Amino acid sequence: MRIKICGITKPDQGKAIAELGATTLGFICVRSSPRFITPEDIQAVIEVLPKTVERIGVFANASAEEIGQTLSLSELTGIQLHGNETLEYCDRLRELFPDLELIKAIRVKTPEALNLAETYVNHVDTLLLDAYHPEQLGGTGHTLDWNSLQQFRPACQWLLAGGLRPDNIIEALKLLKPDGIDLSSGVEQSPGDKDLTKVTQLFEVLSTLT
Ligand SMILES: O=C(O)c1ccccc1NCC(=O)[C@H](O)[C@H](O)COP(=O)(O)O
Repeated sequence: MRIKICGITKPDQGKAIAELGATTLGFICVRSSPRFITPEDIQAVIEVLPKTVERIGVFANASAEEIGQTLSLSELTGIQLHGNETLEYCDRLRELFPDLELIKAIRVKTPEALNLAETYVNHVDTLLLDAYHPEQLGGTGHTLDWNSLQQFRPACQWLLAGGLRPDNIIEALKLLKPDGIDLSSGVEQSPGDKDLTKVTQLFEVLSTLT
């Protein structure tokens, strides 16, 4: 299972989280976020990571030029789109950056959002379901209504996000069986500052899964 820890801003924390078992690290490239990190600082984190760790840049309604600029300065392996990006825009990014994983995040406000998510399956590699918040694009700490997701089986891999923590992750996994999980504020001391004790707890509880 993929375990993505998002909102990394510090090389020492990125390295420690990778060593604890994260398969994937996420870097917030959205300027309005308290977890924003520059492309140069992303690269400083990447330089201390094992090459096997996946490295995702998180964007929201960014232009292809802005994404390209970030990619030219940091060795990312994927792009996560967290805004209102269209199917056509996903196709364009695939053409421009064919070697990168493309993840489309859908913020689930109503059950119809799951139908919207399904429309992306042939346009991206991976879907990510996150909580909806009227003022925050991500990192909200709010959980989704897991019961309403039980029939969600898209024809591509999907990651569950939104308010996941060491003390609720097992329940979520047993109920939904996603291909991977994405955590941010649930393993933080403050936005952008990860709590290695909470990350350690996360991997301890995950190791109890059979
Ligand atoms: O985390 C942010 O600050 C953020 C800002 C703008 C767009 C996306 C953002 N985060 C995206 C993520 O992938 C988070 O990991 C996801 O929203 C889950 O966050 P949390 O509920 O805190 O676990």
